[in-house]
Amino acid sequence: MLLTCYGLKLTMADLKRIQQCLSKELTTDYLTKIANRRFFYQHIQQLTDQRFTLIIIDIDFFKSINDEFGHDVGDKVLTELAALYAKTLSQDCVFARLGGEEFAVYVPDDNQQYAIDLSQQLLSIARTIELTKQRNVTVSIGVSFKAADESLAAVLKRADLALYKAKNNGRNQYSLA
Ligand SMILES: Nc1nc2c(ncn2[C@@H]2O[C@H](COP(=O)(O)OP(=O)(O)OP(=O)(O)O)[C@@H](O)[C@H]2O)c(=O)[nH]1
Repeated sequence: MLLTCYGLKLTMADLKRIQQCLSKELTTDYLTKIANRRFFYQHIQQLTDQRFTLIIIDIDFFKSINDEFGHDVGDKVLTELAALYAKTLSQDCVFARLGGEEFAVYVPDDNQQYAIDLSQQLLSIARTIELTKQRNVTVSIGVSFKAADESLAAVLKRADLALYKAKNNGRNQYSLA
């Protein structure tokens, strides 16, 4: 049993629970409750000598969703999309919100066909979210494949470039780098 300076009695088990809660808080996105950027980067930083696939997903024209339908609807789109993706992605993927309207998926291998099929599935899932009868949510996706000897900075940069290409080519599509 420990005695804190506030006279509160805490056991080691209490302290461990508090530590687990704080750690969960630090690595969870406050809005969508999926992993946050910190967790995602901590995870991929441990994998410097491994091959994997990195998928960056960015909601299209999200500013206009906020402007036309309100910030609450924008938040709802983020939580709904995150929940749909979390339900779809396999357990060995790591899925996180990097910030704003940007999400990332780590896939633990570099199989190109699997990444293409998954990207198409992620595009279709976004389109199931209806804003009005005439307008559904769309996303753009950038995919890069990490070679065993490649730096994380390089693979992140290539995924960003691929995303930029998907946006420039008209959005609602994926691009590979
Ligand atoms: N509702 C809501 N909006 C957010 C949140 N975080 C960031 N945003 C908004 O997301 C918008 C992102 O806008 P932009 O970076 O211009 O991107 P975009 O409009 O999606 O344009 P493209 O990516 O080029 O298709 C900004 O208006 C931010 O205010 C959030 O947690 N909730």
